[in-house]
Amino acid sequence: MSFKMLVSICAIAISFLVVRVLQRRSTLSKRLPYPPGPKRLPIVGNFFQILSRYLWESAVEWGKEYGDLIYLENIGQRILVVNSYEDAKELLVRRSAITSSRPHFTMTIDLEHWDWNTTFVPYGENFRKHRSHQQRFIGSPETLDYMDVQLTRTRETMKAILDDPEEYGAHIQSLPGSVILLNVYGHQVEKNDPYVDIGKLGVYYTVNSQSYLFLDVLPWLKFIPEWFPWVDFPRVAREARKVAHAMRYELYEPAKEKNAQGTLKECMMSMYLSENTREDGSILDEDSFSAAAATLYLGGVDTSNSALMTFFLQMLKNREKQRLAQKEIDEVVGTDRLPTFDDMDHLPYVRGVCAEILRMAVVLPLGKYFSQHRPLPQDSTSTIVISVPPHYTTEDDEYKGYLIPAGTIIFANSWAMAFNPIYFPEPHEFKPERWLSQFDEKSCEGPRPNDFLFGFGRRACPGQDWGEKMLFIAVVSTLATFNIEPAIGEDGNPIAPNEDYTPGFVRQLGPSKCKIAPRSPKAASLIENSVFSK
Ligand code: HEM
Repeated sequence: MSFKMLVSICAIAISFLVVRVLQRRSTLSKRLPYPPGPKRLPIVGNFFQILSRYLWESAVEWGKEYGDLIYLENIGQRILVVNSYEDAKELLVRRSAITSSRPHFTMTIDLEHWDWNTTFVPYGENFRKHRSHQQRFIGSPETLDYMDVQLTRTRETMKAILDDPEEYGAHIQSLPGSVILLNVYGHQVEKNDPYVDIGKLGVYYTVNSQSYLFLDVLPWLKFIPEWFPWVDFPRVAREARKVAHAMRYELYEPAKEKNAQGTLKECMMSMYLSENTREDGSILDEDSFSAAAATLYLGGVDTSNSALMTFFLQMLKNREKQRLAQKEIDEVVGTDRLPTFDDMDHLPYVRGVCAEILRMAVVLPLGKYFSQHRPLPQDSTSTIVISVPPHYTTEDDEYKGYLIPAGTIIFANSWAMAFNPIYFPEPHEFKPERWLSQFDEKSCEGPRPNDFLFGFGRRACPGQDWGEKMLFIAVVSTLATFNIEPAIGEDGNPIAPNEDYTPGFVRQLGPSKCKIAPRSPKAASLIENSVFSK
């Protein structure tokens, strides 16, 4: 048994008594029951069930017995999993004043110093500042025209795929990150770019930090020094601190310098710094602004990648739908030019493809809470995962006759929502056509994927508009110019696509082996020309 495990068990035992006393007081004061849920073991509660590889699917199974609100305990930590869209909306949107905080993670915050990352900032004044910066520059293209960079980089990516189709996965996976770096810091990504590696390490360490939840049970363990035998967390924390510092400042400081010299390309930094640098050189709200900006880089890359990889998977599995989308593009855009954002409103089927990709990708099924250790990202193409912590309640509340005490973690199970047959008949079928009538707000009866896949209420994803536009332009540009076909194996049969989403709390997908070829010589030359004349 590792020391870490031993410490966890001691921590569990000691803290259990304290936690129970606190819980009892809270419960008795309200005299209401907790929502129903699977049987809890003494002390550890539902710890072993929560370790389940596909917790979002287990939660759907539990829902059949207990209903849409499922109460769990993880070593004294109260957890509410919400399977229905209506309950999530009521709890996380209408009651968002008391359900919008985040839990405090000892490893993440106290030891690794990710406290500047918006995703971990508790609800309050600092959080609101972060969100208003993010909303202004990334929430819509009104302030910063990010669509222009998305279009240019997408076309460069199409050219890279044309030259090197075997590596399409690597080219596509570097697309969102390179756009974000340009949008936020005006930084043009180069081959073997150190900033890309910093981003990957940043995501790795924030996810990994949540493997050390035993420190939340006995927070005084954080004082254990590095030389102490058997424990790895003080050393891991030291490495992570370096990365957290690098993420926060190594992109920001050079951008600031370039801005002072007048050489920074137009981006979120250049606009903000120009508006807020005072005569004495000090910068208004610099801390919250630079932190909010660094979080965008952490938050946007892997979520978008997972959606883009799901697109390739679904096109391989549904080639007749691929042809229908291409037919629509040919009719609307023609074959003499490449698509642009102006075509978006005229391409309902392609938009249906995008909506269906988001629904079936379910990038963050429960938000993120408890992760496994993953190997360090070694190369620029390896898959990395993103972590978004769950909502956290700040006051006791009563809902549907149940007590939801302050300090409860709430997971909105977007997996359960995305595959609910009441909203989406034949939910496991890829059906872009199910959205055709639903883009009209008034005729839409049930929720649409973007009503719940980007989270809820005051914590809902600030990158939704950016992410949806990125997905659209990448999807429409690929479909307009390439055919995506299964690769043929040595036995002469088509190779089955990779459907192996990573387990844990985040669904990530690597590329499939496939054949990507230009639809025609004309399509190839449109791509060639587009990188010179946008
Ligand atoms: C397919 C694309 C994406 C999906 C499905 C997605 C989904 C989500 C979800 C479910 C959350 C949690 C919301 C909650 O707690 O209620 C979230 C948070 C967040 N997302 Fe996204 N996201 C995507 C793209 C992006 C992009 C492109 C960016 C930045 C450019 C971004 C930045 C963030 C940030 C900063 C947060 C934390 C918000 C907070 O804690 O207040 N996301 N996202």
